[in-house]
Amino acid sequence: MSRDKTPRIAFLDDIPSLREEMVAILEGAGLAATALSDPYEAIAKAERRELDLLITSLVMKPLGGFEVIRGVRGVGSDVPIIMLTSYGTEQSAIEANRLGIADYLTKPIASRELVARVRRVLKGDAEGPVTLAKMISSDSAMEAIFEKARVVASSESRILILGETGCGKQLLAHAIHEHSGRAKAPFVEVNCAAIPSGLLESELFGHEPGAFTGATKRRIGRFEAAGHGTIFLDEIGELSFDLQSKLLHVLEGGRFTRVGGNDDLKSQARLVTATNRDLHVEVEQGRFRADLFYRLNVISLTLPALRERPGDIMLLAEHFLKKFLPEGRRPPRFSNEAVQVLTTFPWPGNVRELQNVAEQIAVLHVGTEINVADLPQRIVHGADQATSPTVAAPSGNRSFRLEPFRDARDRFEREYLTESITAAGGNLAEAARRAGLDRAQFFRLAKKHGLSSNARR
Ligand SMILES: Nc1ncnc2c1ncn2[C@@H]1O[C@H](COP(=O)(O)OP(=O)(O)OP(=O)(O)O)[C@@H](O)[C@H]1O
Repeated sequence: MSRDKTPRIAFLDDIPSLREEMVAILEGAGLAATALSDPYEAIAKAERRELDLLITSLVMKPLGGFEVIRGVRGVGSDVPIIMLTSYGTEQSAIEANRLGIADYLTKPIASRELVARVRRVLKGDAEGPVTLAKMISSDSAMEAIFEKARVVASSESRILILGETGCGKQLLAHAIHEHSGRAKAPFVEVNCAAIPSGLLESELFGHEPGAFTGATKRRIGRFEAAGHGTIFLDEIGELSFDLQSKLLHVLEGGRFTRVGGNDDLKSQARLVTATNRDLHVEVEQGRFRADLFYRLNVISLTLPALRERPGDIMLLAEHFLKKFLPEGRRPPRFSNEAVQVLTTFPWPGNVRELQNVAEQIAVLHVGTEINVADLPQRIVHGADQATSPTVAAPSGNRSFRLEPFRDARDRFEREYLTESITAAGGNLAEAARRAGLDRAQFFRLAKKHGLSSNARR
């Protein structure tokens, strides 16, 4: 559900007076709800992604509550469902739980309690995904990290975030800042790998005029800019040995000077660092100072790679698809085969890579279903390699899988077109021009591969 839209709630029951009562309670609490009497309509709405929450009774005609849930899940919808019943038994609660419902309520229930439970499910606090600021997950290891992050956010301790590239370290650092008492002060981020080492010292600590050639004016560094906020040093493993010593000095004394200056400045900011390197190995191999490592590693949070939390793959894919879809467009659903590919692919670039794929689909896809052919070929190929045994080549010393020529050509065409259309911002004519192809030929190829420009954002 998008945060800025009114949640679409439907209440399904075969008794008119009950439907009216429920809708009145929800509307009285400022929640818009639709009354439904036809279970097939509820299933169809779920399939068309027209619902953010379905509340269903258990005993109804022509379909009972459990049949409705199975129907909704059967059409591929993961809309949260609340079951409401006056016939609650332990057995039915167990069955409802097994079917993955968000909440199970027994009547009579006070209006206030009902509204609170509905709000909780809509916020995703119940059985659904957990969130930490902008991070979402449905994985229990991630839930534990979010919990720990909330606790340590309010402390003053330094935090080291570990994890592969693209798995959310920056987002986690920002979430910690937002949950800390420093949330109103700046969050300043420095990517230590992106700034040439010769310039990094001045970037971090600032410089005085004349400190080096070209330094004509005083420049405030990132430590000063962070004030009482948080300074996030990403890719800390890339810091030169010289800068490691300088940073250690700041951490030990809490003070620093601008390059070329004498003023002794106090560092007030809280330090959060991150790396995708194994700092233990870096220390062992003499590339990272052990004393600095121990100073940074007061509290560490390790984010699992995306492939280690497969339950997050489709959750995030659908989240990003909705995020990047042009306003007003209904999200297409992933076919079972596409889900299979996405959940098998090892995602070396983690969430960032998945986000890029979802954005590409959101911009270029037309139609209601996303099939395997709509996914980038390298993902399909990568998933295939992850599952299929390799075939030994005749020479016996190499393994390969030979793709039929026609498939390889189609794959190339599709990837080439997708990338060129994306690069041209969805404008087919411009993409054709850049590709040096005749416009009609380009349009024909795009049509053949189901790529269109009307999906522009
Ligand atoms: N759990 C999540 N929920 C929603 N978005 C996420 C989540 N994790 C990561 N992202 C998004 O994925 C992208 C990559 O995340 P981020 O930049 O935080 O990764 P990183 O680990 O810091 O990467 P790097 O190691 O390359 O610096 C960002 O756009 C981020 O917003």
